[in-house]
Amino acid sequence: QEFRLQPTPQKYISQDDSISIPLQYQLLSGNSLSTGNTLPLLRSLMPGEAPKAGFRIYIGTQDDKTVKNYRKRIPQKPEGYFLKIDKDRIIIAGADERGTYYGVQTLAQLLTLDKLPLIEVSDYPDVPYRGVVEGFYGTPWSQEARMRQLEFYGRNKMNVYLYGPKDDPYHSTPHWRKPYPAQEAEQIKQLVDKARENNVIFYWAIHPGQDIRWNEEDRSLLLQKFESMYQLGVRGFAVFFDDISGEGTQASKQAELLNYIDNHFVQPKKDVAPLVMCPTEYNKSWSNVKGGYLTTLGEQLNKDIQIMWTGNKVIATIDKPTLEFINPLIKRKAYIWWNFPVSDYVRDHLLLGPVYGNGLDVKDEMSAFVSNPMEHAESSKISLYSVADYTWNMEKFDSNTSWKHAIKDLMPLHAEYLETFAIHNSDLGKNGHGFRREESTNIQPALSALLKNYQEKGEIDETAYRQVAEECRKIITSADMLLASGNENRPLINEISPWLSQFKLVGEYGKAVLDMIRLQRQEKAFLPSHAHAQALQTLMTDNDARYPQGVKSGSGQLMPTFDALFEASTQQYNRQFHTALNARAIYSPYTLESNVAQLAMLPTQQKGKEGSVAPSNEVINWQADGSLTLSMDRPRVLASLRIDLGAPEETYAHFRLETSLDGKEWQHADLQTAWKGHTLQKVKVEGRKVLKIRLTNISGNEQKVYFKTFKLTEKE
Ligand SMILES: C=CCNC1=N[C@@H]2[C@@H](O)[C@H](O)[C@@H](CO)O[C@@H]2S1
Repeated sequence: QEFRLQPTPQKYISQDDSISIPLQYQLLSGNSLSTGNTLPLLRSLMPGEAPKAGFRIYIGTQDDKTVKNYRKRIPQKPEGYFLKIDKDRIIIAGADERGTYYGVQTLAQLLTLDKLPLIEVSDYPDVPYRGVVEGFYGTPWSQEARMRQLEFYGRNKMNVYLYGPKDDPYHSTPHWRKPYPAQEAEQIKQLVDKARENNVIFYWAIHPGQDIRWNEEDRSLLLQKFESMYQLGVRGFAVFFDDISGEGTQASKQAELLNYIDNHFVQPKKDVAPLVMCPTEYNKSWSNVKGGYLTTLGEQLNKDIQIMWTGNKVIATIDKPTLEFINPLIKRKAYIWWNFPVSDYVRDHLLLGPVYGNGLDVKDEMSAFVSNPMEHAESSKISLYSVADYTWNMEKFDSNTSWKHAIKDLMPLHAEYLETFAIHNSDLGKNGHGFRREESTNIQPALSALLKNYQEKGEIDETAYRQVAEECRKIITSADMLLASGNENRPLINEISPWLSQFKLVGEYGKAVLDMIRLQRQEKAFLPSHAHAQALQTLMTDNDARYPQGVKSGSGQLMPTFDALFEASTQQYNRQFHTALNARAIYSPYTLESNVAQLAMLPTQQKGKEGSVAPSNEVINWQADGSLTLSMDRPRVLASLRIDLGAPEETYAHFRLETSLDGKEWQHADLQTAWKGHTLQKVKVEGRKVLKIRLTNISGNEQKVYFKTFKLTEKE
């Protein structure tokens, strides 16, 4: 693709002329830039500063005299800037320091061209706060991953990073009250310095809600923790009350605490960014407006405290109705926490597709838009690049163009291969939130034409066949090219290599299945293709089982189509030649049914002799008499069953566990068994033959529990 500025500027005028990049220049810079990282960035980009040079660079914010002739050209918006490249000068004039910095970042992109175009850019961001919340469950990002992220945010004009990894024990329970140990504290300090260098506000979040007590002691412990973070250089603070139950969920107490922090810490410090909070009711599907939680926050919270919101559901795209619902309730513009490309509830999938589905008409309805990404930091950049584009200039955002450039930005020398990989690794598969994404859009019509013609008429649509064969070839090549791509983007390849291996197998499997439908009427020639396809199914299952979180690739369109063609051609062959070849593609023998809304769509997983229901990260509202039933494809003998509801022992007394061989007769299983912390281990089902397992809330009341583990092991 041709060159484009990222994010798309609000206004760009080109004189269709250019100059060679000045090797020497005289720098006239405003006093306001004497501190900060704008001049260091400029000097790193253009090292030829010389006092007598003819070419001049004028840089400053609007009150600096060095740019006073251009004051009127500066957009009067926070973080706005005016950039002009002329034959004998460059002017970079910002509405404020960060705007000037962004002007230099835009210049940086133009300097990658052979010649500097003579242009005028008048630019500013649509959404005030734009960036990333590291707020996912799972392995927190590494220090180097975070350092790279902060540079990426500076380049893409994102201005906030909120540190809130759920599995950091000093962010959440149990150690939120304690200061970081020396080593972790030093790492946070490094991040804060890196953030400042890239003009990113580093927010440190605390997640105290699961065990906070509403008393003077905990309040002062929390403030002391914030003070210790302030000493490390942190100038942005957040309090997250999400995914908790019990005392910590009271709105009036939360508001009282936050106002206290605002009045006694944030405001007096004078150099701290507005306080941000994450509510317990953080999406519409969980909110009970009449219950008053949100309106209490709206009424009682100091006006400058930001309130986060994920939309109509936990995982949702953001449109005008979404904001028209929440903004009046909280009496301010929502601070959007967008749960994409986070994948902590579908850890076997990579989400590398385009950012799409958010309204382009909502730029004035939100105070922020921050993305909650995958635990795979580098892979998340495909989406983050587009989030930066969308939030800076919303009406001009084009999902597909942005996506292609995001890929090119990550691996310019292997962009076509990464694009092939990304387009087939974008859907989430069946999941507890019911959120899906398009996948394999380039080849999807050919896949369905090929399958439809074959299934309905036993015929081969030659055009579709050729397109699918070509795509399989591209898949195999792309996997190899990316795995062998050396150091172009080693951190990215390290993250995705399990999926690249799986992706290559998907391509091989597609080729084998295409052979099968081609050879379906040839009694002998069909056999090796059938055997090869089965071998590839086994290899994919083995590869998936090699990783604790699993590894799925092409699960949205490619694999369902190839499995269906495998089954149809084998059934045809068996009919024609009176054979009994296996006609079932490998599938999970477990299915889940439940009338508990937050459990109903959880996927099941199989790893060898282990079968499980995917865990959920949030608090489950398990209604009275609600039940969950795990069914097998045939009766199987159990060795053990582990259930973890993340709750104290007495909670399990509210549940009944039963097994059945026919779905009619149910045998009770004794839950008062080996007990370890929050988990029921070795429930007495040893040696029991079952077809179904059912867990029911028999307490007569709603139970708020977690759903951390539901895992059976079959006897060998
Ligand atoms: C506005 C507050 C959002 N808080 C959230 N906490 C959770 C996040 O920690 C998860 O990563 C995410 C995806 O599983 O779901 C909710 S979203």
